[in-house]
Amino acid sequence: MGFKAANQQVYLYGGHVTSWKNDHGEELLFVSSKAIFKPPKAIRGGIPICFPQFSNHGPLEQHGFARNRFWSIDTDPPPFPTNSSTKAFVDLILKPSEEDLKIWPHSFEFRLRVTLGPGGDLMLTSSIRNTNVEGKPFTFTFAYHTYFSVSDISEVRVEGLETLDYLDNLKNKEQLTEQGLVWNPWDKKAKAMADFGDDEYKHMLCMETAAVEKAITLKPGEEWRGRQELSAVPSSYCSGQLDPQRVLQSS
Ligand SMILES: O=P(O)(O)OC[C@H]1O[C@H](O)[C@H](O)[C@@H](O)[C@@H]1O
Repeated sequence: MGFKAANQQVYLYGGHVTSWKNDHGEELLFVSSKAIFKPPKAIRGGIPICFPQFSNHGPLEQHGFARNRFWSIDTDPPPFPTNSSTKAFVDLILKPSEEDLKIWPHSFEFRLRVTLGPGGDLMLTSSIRNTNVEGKPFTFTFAYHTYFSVSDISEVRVEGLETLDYLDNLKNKEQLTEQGLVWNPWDKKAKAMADFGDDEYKHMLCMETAAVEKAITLKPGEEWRGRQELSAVPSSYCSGQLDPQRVLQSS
């Protein structure tokens, strides 16, 4: 399924955004040529939604089950606020199946709103509501596992994360500072991955907007929202202009 705003376009598969093109028709997201589009296997690329568990931070399968499910489209979604000029969006809904409830016994409704802004910005808003009727709270971690397409990984620099704390997965989740939470499998791991081309690590970079360090707890009836906004700007714009504290405060 896809939709357009001006010359930009977005494609989705299940609850995955698999393509985001700018107005020159250039693809901004990476999807592996070997990606498998068949649930329950997660798609290697695009923007998988990690829920209700990020990575292996808990007893569930890696990154939770939401990325491996088909979502339904809300054909009558709540409107945007009247002062918003945004019109191009789709709402996808995920509710747990009987099977999901066996592995994670919590009723929820997850609304993923995918929006193309007037300038081609891609916005993903996740609204997760606890719909348990018998008064039970639940706790989750979450991430947008965004795979960006890059022409040459050796020419890429990630700015703005230097002062932040991060948990190093390769050092038993030790908390460290002054690095980016950034994922690329690099050459050896790329060869070991069946759904990833041997040289494709040169053309991707994962930046994950996440709620991991402090898990989110929702009581029945409560809702949590997490938004990721992506804009493509000329490379000359970026250097030194992104202040991580400002980004964190405005989000
Ligand atoms: O292979 P996947 O389950 O899609 O996970 C891909 C990657 O996701 C995260 O970024 C983790 O930090 C990595 O350790 C993991 O390899």
